[in-house]
Amino acid sequence: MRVRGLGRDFGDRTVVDDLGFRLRPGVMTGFLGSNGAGKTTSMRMIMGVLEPSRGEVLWNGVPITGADRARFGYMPEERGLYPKQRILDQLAYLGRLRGLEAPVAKEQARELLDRFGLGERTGDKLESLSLGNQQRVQIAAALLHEPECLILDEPFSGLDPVAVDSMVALLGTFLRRGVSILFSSHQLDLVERLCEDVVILEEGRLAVAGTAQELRDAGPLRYRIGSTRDAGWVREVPGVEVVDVDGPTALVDLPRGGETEGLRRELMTRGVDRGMTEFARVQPSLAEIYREAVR
Ligand SMILES: Nc1ncnc2c1ncn2[C@@H]1O[C@H](COP(=O)(O)OP(=O)(O)OP(=O)(O)O)[C@@H](O)[C@H]1O
Repeated sequence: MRVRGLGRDFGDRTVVDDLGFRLRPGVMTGFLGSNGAGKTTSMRMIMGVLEPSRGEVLWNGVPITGADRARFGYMPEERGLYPKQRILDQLAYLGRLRGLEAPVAKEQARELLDRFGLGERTGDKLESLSLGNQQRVQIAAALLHEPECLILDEPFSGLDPVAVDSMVALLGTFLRRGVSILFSSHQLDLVERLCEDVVILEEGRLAVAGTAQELRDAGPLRYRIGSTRDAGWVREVPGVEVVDVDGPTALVDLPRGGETEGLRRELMTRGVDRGMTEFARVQPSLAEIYREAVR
């Protein structure tokens, strides 16, 4: 799935502009951005719930159709199941709407509810479940019909760690079948753990997109320096950007390019006299990349 030049205006306000990225088969992509950055609006356009003002969504290289989208699994921000209906009936009905035979739909629904630890609650109304369990049912609704692509709006919010793990295991089975998954989240630790690809939106525009590894590699050349004494001496080396000094340890960034090697040697040479015990490359975490991108 690919989006190209996607944009949406509300009145004279542009909330998504010139958005482009792709989802790879069998890869989980994390969709990040501050509140109001435009993630939900983008997902709605991908799913055809909201008409784009500009741009297009491509599936297998051609503009996506309603029939293609019917084979997507979508968990909308507003969720969408009925609070007063029994969960198994509701899921089985949705499965039928998505083209499954009635017995298959019921079986699929039962199996998913079982996997989410809700096998005993199949006859209960949605509203009688805790919020986290309601969330599990909403997720199950997106997974019923063996989707080819999953678009999930904050699927992990409100889930306890055990529920997150069972959801992750379940999504893993979809990834292994080559399903593309896009999910939005504010939980950077989860995105870091789960996603090979990352898309970061800032005020409706693409700030960063790529594999998590590419993003880390494109970050600053950061080193951690450990000394037996105060590491403040790193400030004396011109051309080195000191990120932090905390007693005997320091974090420094070196510029990329011609000077890198010289500066590294300079730090090492000075460090030997200052009791340096560690000089190690550190890669930025996703949280650091995110903060840089949306600063
Ligand atoms: N129907 C609408 N009419 C007018 N403005 C809208 C509409 N839908 C969304 N917006 C605006 O578009 C902007 C982007 O909203 P969106 O919900 O896509 O952001 P988000 O990244 O999903 O945020 P969050 O992380 O808070 O869920 C917001 O400023 C929002 O107020």
